[in-house]
Amino acid sequence: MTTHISPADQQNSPRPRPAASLSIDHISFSYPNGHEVFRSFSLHAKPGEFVSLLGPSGCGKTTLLNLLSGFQKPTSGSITINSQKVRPEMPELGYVFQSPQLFPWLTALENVRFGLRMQHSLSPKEQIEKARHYLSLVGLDQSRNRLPYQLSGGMQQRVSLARALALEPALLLMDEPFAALDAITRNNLNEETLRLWSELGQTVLFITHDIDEALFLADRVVVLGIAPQGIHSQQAVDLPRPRTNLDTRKLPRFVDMRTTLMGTISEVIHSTASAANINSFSGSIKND
Ligand SMILES: Nc1ncnc2c1ncn2[C@@H]1O[C@H](COP(=O)(O)OP(=O)(O)OP(=O)(O)O)[C@@H](O)[C@H]1O
Repeated sequence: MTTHISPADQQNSPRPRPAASLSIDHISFSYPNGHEVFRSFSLHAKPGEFVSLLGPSGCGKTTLLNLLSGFQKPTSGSITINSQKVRPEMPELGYVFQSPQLFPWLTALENVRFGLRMQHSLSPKEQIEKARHYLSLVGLDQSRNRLPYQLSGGMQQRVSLARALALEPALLLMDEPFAALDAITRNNLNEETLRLWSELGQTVLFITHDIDEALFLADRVVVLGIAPQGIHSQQAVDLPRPRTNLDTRKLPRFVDMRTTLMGTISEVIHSTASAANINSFSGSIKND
């Protein structure tokens, strides 16, 4: 998909807040029933870094997001964003989830505007301008008056991305945002995500089960082991940018790293000898 941003749009373009550094330092966390998910787990992301998190079902990805959003508290250790302790509804944090979670009775524009209205810092005119700006960035200004049911799944996810971006987060948490979409739409949205990231420059933590997606997007892929192991291994992704589906995915370096990661994931899965976990990764493992 090609997105056109008019010069006027660029001129009026609101400056997003600077990217955040993320520090997760030696956190431990168990659920009240005693199930231990993290034991002295640490992860850091530099401002503007794109980090993909890969891990088998049950390794604690959702728990980690709940800890990052401040809705769960680690029993020890600390999580800071730009050296500030995380807390619920921190303005630095933005979220995109697997399901777009749009209000069905609001148009695309009003869905994007919703969070801006809740902030109470902009006039209605400014809210609409900003919402339209971010809808343009995701290529949907023409569809701004449509209700969610009038949009395809991919378009709904674009609205959800625009809604998160409109709040100008310094750290964007993306939880399998394209997992429910078909492969073509998903690949397009992977490219879109990179284009937006290169323009806006937030720090991104992207959770996925898909090895190709993780590699295509990230500066670094972090593989989580079975809880409470935490990080099993990491792979720096030294592929050139800008990346495109057509060019990047066929690079010998991409194919090499993909093979290495598949081996790593296979190791993680077999270390638990759990057949159920095998199904939690994308087909690429099983097919190769
Ligand atoms: N409220 C809870 N009480 C007890 N255990 C829980 C609770 N929520 C999650 N768990 C357990 O904690 C572990 C981590 O769960 P979590 O949902 O974070 O994993 P995940 O990596 O996101 O998995 P998936 O990829 O399947 O979504 C799992 O073993 C899960 O069963």
